[in-house]
Amino acid sequence: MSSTSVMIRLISASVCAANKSGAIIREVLKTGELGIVQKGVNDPQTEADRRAQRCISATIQSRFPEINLIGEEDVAVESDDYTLVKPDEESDDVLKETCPPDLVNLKENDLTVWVDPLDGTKEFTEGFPEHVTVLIGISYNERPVGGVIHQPFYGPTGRTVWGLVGGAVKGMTPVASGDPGEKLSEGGLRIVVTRSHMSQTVRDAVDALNPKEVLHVGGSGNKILMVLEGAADAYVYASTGTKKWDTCAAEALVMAAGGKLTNVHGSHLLYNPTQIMNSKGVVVTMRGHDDLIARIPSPVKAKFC
Ligand SMILES: Nc1ncnc2c1ncn2[C@@H]1O[C@H](COP(=O)(O)O)[C@@H](O)[C@H]1OP(=O)(O)O
Ligand SMILES: [Mg+2]
Ligand SMILES: [Mg+2]
Ligand SMILES: [Mg+2]
Repeated sequence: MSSTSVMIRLISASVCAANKSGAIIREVLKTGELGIVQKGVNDPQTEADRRAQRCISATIQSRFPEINLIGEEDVAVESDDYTLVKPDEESDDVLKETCPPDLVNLKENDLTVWVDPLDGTKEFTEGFPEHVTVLIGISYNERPVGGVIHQPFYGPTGRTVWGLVGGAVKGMTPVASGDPGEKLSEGGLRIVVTRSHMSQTVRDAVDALNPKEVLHVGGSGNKILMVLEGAADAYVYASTGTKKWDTCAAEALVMAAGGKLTNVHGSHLLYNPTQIMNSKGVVVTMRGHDDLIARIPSPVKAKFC
């Protein structure tokens, strides 16, 4: 048995699977045969979502058979999917890292892995591939402990960002975090918000913050990375619609970098396999979180009780 912790081996496998998924997603876009099916209103799935899900499920379930994996796409893994990532392939960058002490002894069957094989599908089908991310989040006791985010269309070969709660974020440099109790500048905020799932309630929450700039971009992973990197001050989504696989990986990275992700009431999300919806919205900041939550109007909050 390897002496390397389960968490480090799991992140290594997830990095390999996310990178391979990125290659699959780029290939599907290149062929132009997206194979779009509608799962619901404004909720498409493509061949890239299906193939990337099979790749990630096969890689993680073969190496960690006792892990509870919850993926967005309901697709059956086929025998060829097990060779997409070679069984002995690892990420040397991950394996050389030290596991944070609190996570060293976590066991396979303590963990839940939340997989969004392609986040930002709508944008993928509408000519905004740079909004797409591959999301693999890990939770323990219903809270995020690690995450991997791959951006298939970042630069010529894509970018992979990963981290463990209690450790550093790797693959990008997060903006400096500040006190959640800090007061935010009035009229100076850059808010990132949905491009394809706008509603009056989402708008009401954003308008109440009197933002300097409102950036409409696709994908939950993409928007949270923008906050993590300092391209926006907050992601504010006063709506249902996102699910636990949309937030788990990114929340782990935000936590590792000292930021905060909550619902519109300022409460933590619980990564409980029986409650996959983020039914009270999502708010992400790297500083001034409490002030931002306080500025969301009560009638907006009342819609998510
Ligand atoms: N109403 C919805 N139905 C299905 N998925 C949604 C909905 N709203 C948001 N999502 C998921 O959350 C992500 C972020 O939403 P938005 O881009 O609107 O901010 C979407 O890319 C989509 O993930 P996915 O593309 O993985 O299905
Ligand atoms: Mg989807
Ligand atoms: Mg998603
Ligand atoms: Mg998805």
